[in-house]
Amino acid sequence: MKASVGIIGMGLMGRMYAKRFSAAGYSVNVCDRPARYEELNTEFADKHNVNVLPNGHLVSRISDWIIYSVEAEMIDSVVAEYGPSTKVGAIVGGQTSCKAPELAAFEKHLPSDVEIVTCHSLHGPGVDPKGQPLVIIKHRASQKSADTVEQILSCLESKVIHLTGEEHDRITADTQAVTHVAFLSMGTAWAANNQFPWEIDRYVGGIENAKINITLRIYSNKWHVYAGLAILNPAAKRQIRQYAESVTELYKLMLGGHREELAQRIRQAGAAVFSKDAKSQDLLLGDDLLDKFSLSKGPKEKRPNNHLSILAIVDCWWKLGIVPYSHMICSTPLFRIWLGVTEYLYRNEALLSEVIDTAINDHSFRSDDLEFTFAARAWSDCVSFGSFDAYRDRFENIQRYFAPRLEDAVRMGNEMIKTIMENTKT
Ligand SMILES: NC(=O)C1=CN([C@@H]2O[C@H](COP(=O)(O)OP(=O)(O)OC[C@H]3O[C@@H](n4cnc5c(N)ncnc54)[C@H](OP(=O)(O)O)[C@@H]3O)[C@@H](O)[C@H]2O)C=CC1
Ligand SMILES: O=C(O)C(=O)Cc1ccc(O)cc1
Repeated sequence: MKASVGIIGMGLMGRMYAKRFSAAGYSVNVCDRPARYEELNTEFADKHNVNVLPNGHLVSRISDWIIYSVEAEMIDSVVAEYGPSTKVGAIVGGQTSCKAPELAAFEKHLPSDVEIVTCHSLHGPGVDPKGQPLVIIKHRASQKSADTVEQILSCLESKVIHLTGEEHDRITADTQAVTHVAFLSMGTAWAANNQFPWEIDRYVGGIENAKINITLRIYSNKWHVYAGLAILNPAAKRQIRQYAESVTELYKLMLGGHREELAQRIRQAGAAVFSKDAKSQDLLLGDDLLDKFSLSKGPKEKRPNNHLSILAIVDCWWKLGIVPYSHMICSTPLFRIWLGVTEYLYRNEALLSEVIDTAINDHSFRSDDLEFTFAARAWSDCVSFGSFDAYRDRFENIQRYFAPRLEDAVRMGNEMIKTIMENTKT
């Protein structure tokens, strides 16, 4: 008989899993908060195999593998409440993006006869899971139980990676938390300067389209997803702080007109990260491929940019000794695009020289870069202080600013991601 799956938290990811598992013939027991029982029951009334229950106790006592798919910030309290009701001998896992607090909650609150096999789909709920990375962590379980979980998850057709919780968090601090801070900071800077970048002449061309579409894609999502994976990840604070320091130091070199020092630092970082030995993944995403994904209405002429945000990520990887290619196993679509445009810039000597010239001679990006520098440091402080309220406040303010264009941007971003996935080996 097929194992039954329990899902606690029927938000975007929980629903995506419930639909896929039930379509694959598993019986799925689900719940959200008790107040949503009636609504959820009506919504899934005609879905065979999906059994809506009023709360997590009832899901836990009858399911063979229970997945907690709730906000990362709440994992401890939700597991504390429902964990003790877990069926004897069942397996428990979660979908939260950061595993340290999730595994700590399982160890603290689950009875000792319960096994722990957890997972993380490295993509958002709107992306087809087929071929996307899926991390499986066998934390406290027999091989037979780990195989059961892997068998259930195989209906997603994702690319399975086996890691420990600690390995997962260290890699995703880079592929997710630092990547997001770069884009969160771009959005913060544009909002602070009261501009929509697709409406002005400075942000024209494929790389700019990628920056704009990814930034708006992030701001179209729920704040807690980004807050949780940055604030709760033990490895993220240091990496994000380094990104903010790299931004600040490079910007000061630009302001001071220190061409030689700037060029030397950029090239040294580039040589370390994109060394001849570094195995390129054929990601290379240049202006040509990305040109058509613009939110702008009219044709505009491309202008050189100093790409401070991109220079800073390479500087950050160099300072931390990170080889981004080795993180491809935990790459999200956003990370692959980010690495793709970065690689494109650093493997194109003419473009890199243009970037250095622009950084020293062209002052038209100075006020955007000033705001970007403030923003990177402010996001870093916010993550370091561990303040969910401050994070939410900052995030939702900017989300409101971009609200009128988020729908268009998500549509454009989906098309962009689809084209890129078809054009790059992943
Ligand atoms: N969205 C994404 O792109 C991805 C998210 N993740 C992770 O997956 C998890 C879920 O994310 P996502 O689905 O996007 O978030 P959602 O906010 O859409 O879903 C979380 C759901 O859990 C509910 N919930 C909270 N407390 C309880 C409880 N005590 N009992 C039952 N349900 C509860 C929430 O209710 P309420 O809203 O009222 O709090 C909400 O409906 C998060 O940890 C996230 O970090 C992982 C991969 C991708
Ligand atoms: O691709 C990204 O970085 C996203 O923004 C979507 C996302 C968010 C959280 C996850 O744990 C996994 C994927």
